[in-house]
Amino acid sequence: MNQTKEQRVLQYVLDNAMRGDPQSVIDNIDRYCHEKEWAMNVGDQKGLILDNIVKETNPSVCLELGTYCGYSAVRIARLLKPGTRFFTVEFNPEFAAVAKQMIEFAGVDDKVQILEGNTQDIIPQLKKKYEVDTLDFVFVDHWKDKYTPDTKLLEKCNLLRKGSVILADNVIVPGAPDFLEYVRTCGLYDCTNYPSFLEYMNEKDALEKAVFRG
Ligand SMILES: O=c1[nH]cnc2c(O)cc(-c3ccc(F)cc3)c(-c3ccc(F)cc3)c12
Ligand SMILES: [Mg+2]
Repeated sequence: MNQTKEQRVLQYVLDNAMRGDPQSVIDNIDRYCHEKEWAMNVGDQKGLILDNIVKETNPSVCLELGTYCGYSAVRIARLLKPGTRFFTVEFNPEFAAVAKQMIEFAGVDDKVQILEGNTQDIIPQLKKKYEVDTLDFVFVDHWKDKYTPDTKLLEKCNLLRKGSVILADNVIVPGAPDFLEYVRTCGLYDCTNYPSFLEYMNEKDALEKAVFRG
């Protein structure tokens, strides 16, 4: 049975990275995607911006929308202090299966819980089923059309508190114009744009940080 691209990325990591070493997993995914096949990981350049914002936020409870192969889950988890809870949501079962193995190989599975399903179904379950009070950090990287409805759902479910950080990938390419319009004009957020480049390409992209005013 032919491997999928995501399975090839995982296999390259299993063959070339160091088990239990998140940085080597990150470096090998980036090497594969630079040299062999493009894949939609946040990547090394936007990844450095992600790192800095996670470090400055120092979150205790994190959520990621869009796990894919687990690259950003490993990237974020490697910076989290012991005892931090980190949920990552993926609706594609094949991606979730690859991410589970990637996260276990990197040795961060004690911090990361992969929730398989649709964000609009899982977000309303976080309080009761997953015993979340509020979220300190949310990385939004699933599908451009879901950025705004899911942000509004986080508000409706009272999952945001004063200072909660929402960081969104791809606000230039493929772009999330309705999300930018919403967070920048609704009055609930302080927004910052971080210009960068599309992963493994020379095209301009950016991250947007929206801090909930509470
Ligand atoms: O969908 C995405 N989710 C999360 N991150 C993404 C990312 O970092 C990059 C891209 C992306 C792909 C191809 C391209 F030329 C430019 C950008 C996508 C994406 C966009 C449209 C698509 F049809 C399928 C993938 C996503
Ligand atoms: Mg992305």
